[in-house]
Amino acid sequence: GPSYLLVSFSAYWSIVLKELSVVFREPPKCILDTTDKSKPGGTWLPGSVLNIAECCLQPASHPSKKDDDVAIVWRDEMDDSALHHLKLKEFREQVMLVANALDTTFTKGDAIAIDMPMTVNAVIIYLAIVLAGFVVVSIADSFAAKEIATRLRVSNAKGIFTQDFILRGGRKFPLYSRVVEANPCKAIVIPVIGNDVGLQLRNQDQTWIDFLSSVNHLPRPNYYTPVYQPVDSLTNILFSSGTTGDPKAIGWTHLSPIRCSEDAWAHVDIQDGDVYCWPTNLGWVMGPILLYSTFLCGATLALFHGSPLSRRFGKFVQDAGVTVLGTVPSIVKAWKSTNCMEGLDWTKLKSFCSTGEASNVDDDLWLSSRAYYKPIIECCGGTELASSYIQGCPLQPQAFGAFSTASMTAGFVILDENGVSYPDDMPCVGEVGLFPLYLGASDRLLNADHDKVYLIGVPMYKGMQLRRHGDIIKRTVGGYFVVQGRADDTMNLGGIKTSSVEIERVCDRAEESIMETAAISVAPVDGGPELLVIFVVLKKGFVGEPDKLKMKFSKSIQNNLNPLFKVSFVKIVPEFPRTASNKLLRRVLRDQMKHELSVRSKI
Ligand SMILES: Nc1ncnc2c1ncn2[C@@H]1O[C@H](COP(=O)(O)OP(=O)(O)OP(=O)(O)O)[C@@H](O)[C@H]1O
Repeated sequence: GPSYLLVSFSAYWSIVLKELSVVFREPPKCILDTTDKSKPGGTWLPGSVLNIAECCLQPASHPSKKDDDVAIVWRDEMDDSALHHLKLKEFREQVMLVANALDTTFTKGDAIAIDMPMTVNAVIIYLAIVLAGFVVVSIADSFAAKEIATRLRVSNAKGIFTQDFILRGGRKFPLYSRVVEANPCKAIVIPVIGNDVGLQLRNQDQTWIDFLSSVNHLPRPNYYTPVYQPVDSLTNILFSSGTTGDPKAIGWTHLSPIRCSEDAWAHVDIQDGDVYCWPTNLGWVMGPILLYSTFLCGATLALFHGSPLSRRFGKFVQDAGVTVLGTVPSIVKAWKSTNCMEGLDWTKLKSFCSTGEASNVDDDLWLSSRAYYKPIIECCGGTELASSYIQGCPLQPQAFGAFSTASMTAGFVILDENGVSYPDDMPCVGEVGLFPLYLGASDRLLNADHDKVYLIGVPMYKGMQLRRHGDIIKRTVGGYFVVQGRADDTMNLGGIKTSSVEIERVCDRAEESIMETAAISVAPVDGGPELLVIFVVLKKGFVGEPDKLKMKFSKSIQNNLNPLFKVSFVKIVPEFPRTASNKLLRRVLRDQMKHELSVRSKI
């Protein structure tokens, strides 16, 4: 029950706080206080005051971080020979310089956006904003002007750091022009190459060089006194990727970095000496997770300033001596299908990670084989949890595409259709109900009612108000977990609830020509049971016939899943609609199909 939880939480988090380089200005009165009943998530580390950015930048004895250690190693995309290193001391001084410059331009508490690739400068700016007591608004660099505008409006950002262009795969894409189209707020523009911004700026905007020179009059521009804040102060506004609906604006505090770094320490075994690489962006939750996990665990951050899809990226992984390489399934699929990593030496890797979407078992086997079958730690959580609720763990045997445990101190039950939890040792499938006491979970949303989204209508369990996350998970016979997608993507086929992911796993393997599949169901126009539709993207050079594929899919599904399931339509498409972070948008396919069926029915 809850009192046992309190004792074990205290024991565990006390250890974690010593293992991570977290230093308090004012120590917490206790680990968790549950007396305020208006806060079902509890009050964590009450009374504590700190600055989590400072914790990233200061030397420490445990984990060992010395001023001379490399904090960041990076490479520019087209420069295959050079590796750049930033030592901890230089890193701290650069962050402090930017913090001083921020003070000359902004007012305390202002929200300041970052919309650019996750480069060394982006990381420096991120930590400077937090160090100086402002709030970062993270925006992924792939968004169109309209998307950028929405995020700036919701967060009420007073300025934005951006680049003139983005270089990716040897090509130049405009970024500043998108930002300008989005919003009149002040933009500070970093040149993608060299020192000069490659275009004319608006009057209110500033070049990076001009911005930095605003500190020239200070006696010690490289030194800055951090702004210490209560642990639950807002540091970062992030947006979920919007697979199920409109993106939610989620607040991160100084607690959130502690959460994700703990998971990196406990589940991915990130330590001092590790070189951690994960192609992502600060606008995705993985960006801040990677940044904080690396520095609070005392590791080195490896950044590739370019596309992760090419061999150049793989060469960087080799040359930088990356020890842990994070991925998302679509990247792995691309590497495998082009075989661009052939012959590279990835032997320094001790493990891989995967997140974002259900990974493909065959692709995982291929990935693991790149480094003599090193494990792949699967991670699944959410922006609002600041980390994962379910993960792999190097202390347990790992299975591809599966999770071996709930994250440390996270708890959940699997609910049946009536909201009743299955027994903990029973193989089952259902929607996850999270235990509400979870250090680092959100308790506010800027653009929606937090309780409505995450709490209201979720069942109770042993006196606890469970928290919603929306994933369907399966507990297997051996006690592993498989995430089967979002509850919104489940379908009812002939009275049997099935997840899209489950059907896609079978269809993906039905024929050599198949790159990937997406399964959705639609209600027929004139009523009756839902119809199963499979969308297919074929591998390059293959042609497919929908009718033949339909038979193959049906056969495969009947053999592997359920003899009663039948595929009604197969549609071959050039590519799938995805969120900006590459998550499959089944709801868009569903709408397309609904529309198509209703048009047909009118003919
Ligand atoms: N390793 C994984 N395996 C399967 N699914 C994953 C994995 N990692 C993440 N996911 C999916 O991504 C979700 C978290 O993503 P994120 O926080 O961006 O929210 P979202 O669901 O994409 O957006 P929204 O809440 O706006 O719909 C998880 O709930 C899960 O469905």
